[in-house]
Amino acid sequence: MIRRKLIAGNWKMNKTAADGVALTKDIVAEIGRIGSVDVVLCPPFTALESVAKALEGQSIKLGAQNMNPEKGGAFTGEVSAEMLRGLFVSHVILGHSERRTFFGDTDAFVNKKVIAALANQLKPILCVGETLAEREAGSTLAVVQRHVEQGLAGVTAEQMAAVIIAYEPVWAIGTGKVATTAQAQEVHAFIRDLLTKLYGAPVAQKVRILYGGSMKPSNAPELLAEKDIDGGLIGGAALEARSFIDLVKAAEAAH
Ligand SMILES: O=C[C@H](O)COP(=O)(O)O
Repeated sequence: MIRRKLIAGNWKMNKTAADGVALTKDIVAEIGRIGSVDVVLCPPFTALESVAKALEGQSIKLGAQNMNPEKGGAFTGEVSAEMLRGLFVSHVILGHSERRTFFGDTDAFVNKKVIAALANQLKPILCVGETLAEREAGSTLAVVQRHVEQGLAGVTAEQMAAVIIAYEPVWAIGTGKVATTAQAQEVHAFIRDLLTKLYGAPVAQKVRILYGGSMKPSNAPELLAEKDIDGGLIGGAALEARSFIDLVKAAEAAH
């Protein structure tokens, strides 16, 4: 099964709207209409509208980094799926480890967000992954299994066509410590097996599983050559046009 590679840039809490537009223009100039790889830019909420304008007419898609599952109401500081749709957002990162660690996102809350995103035609990028302590305790696969099963509770086989999973070992995020290709592939294969058990092989074979954690142009070709690694969720290397473009090109070469 040939899955289209996907490279998503998670800008985290970086870039003003103006900085985001400048970065987007540089990216668009080189890979705006790239055909063989899916590319998603995920700026902070405050830059979504400006970046959406800079992406007009291009094949690059726009993603948000979080959302609230409620329709609307008294939830100060939160943003709904409908609000994101209104800004031409097509993807949303959910359950990122930084949200789980710093903002208390639980599996149950992440699940509500996944369900709400799908109900609003947003494609969730569900993040899963173990901390260093969990890896050292030998519970990597159990943690990943819990994140996947609980994050996807109630999601139907049909809806899985819109779901993307990102495996991000927490110890590799922003640390420069990349998982070895064998470590990453082992978990990716485990996730695909789990999806096969949950939804059957035809569905599981189509789901893109991205790797995230210090992915750079230098280590991307090796990671992207692995059978179950279908792209990357990029943090640091997505903040600069050259490295992000080179990552997209690495995915194109691995296609
Ligand atoms: O969402 C992106 C990941 O957290 C990876 O971040 P990083 O590439 O800076 O390690």
